[in-house]
Amino acid sequence: MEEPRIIIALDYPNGEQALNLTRQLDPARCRLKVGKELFTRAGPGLVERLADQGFSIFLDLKFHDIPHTVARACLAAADLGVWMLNVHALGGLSMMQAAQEALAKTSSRPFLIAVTVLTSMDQTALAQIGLSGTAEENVLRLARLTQEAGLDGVVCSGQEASALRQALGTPFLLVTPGIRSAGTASGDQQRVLTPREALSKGANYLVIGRPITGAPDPMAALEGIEAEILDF
Ligand SMILES: O=C(O)c1cc(=O)[nH]c(=O)n1[C@@H]1O[C@H](COP(=O)(O)O)[C@@H](O)[C@H]1O
Repeated sequence: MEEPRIIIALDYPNGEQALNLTRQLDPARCRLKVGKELFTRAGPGLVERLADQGFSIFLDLKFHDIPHTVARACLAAADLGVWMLNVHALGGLSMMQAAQEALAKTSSRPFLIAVTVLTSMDQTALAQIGLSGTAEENVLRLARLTQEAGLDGVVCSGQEASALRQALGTPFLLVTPGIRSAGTASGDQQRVLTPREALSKGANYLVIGRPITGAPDPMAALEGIEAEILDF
């Protein structure tokens, strides 16, 4: 079987709801993302439990702090046995280098990626925080910085994936949230693409939350998305 490219965002308010879904899932078919809401409610115990069940866990806590603090937080995350974790590229080169260097010393080093520009932000939102240029220009600049720091890849929108793949080469991981099949509500996401489009532009992994977790039948929704990308 192909390695699973779908990462389901377990954005649930408690562990029980998350486990209700994961009990129906096969670790060979999908990976899981534990983010701020679930982690704050259910804690590291749930992450360890899911990892012990064989799931690859992307711990999405988007660390953004001084280098020492972020490096220590990354070590704590690695101790949970996660497959991937992330920081904000806006934390800067030294912060990312400190995180990378800390993880390099661990025995089973998780992938470390950086969030470039959140997929909920458009050019107006960037201008409001003083960042000029298009979303793609900002994503590209931050992704280059991420690569310079030695990280494994970035979180970006599928819309920027081809430009990043061209600029940064193949071993660099492109993890894309903001995935919506045709006719699905975007919600707070601004820079969205369909699962097929994101993969065709060079995304390695698709992060998908509400289109699965908010569907009346989450397993049917997952199967629908799997069917959409079957030939990729
Ligand atoms: O780091 C992330 O995973 C992330 C970065 C980003 O730029 N945009 C983004 O949506 N995410 C996460 O990806 C998931 C997307 O969820 P849905 O919009 O429900 O599919 C959420 O858990 C977000 O926290």
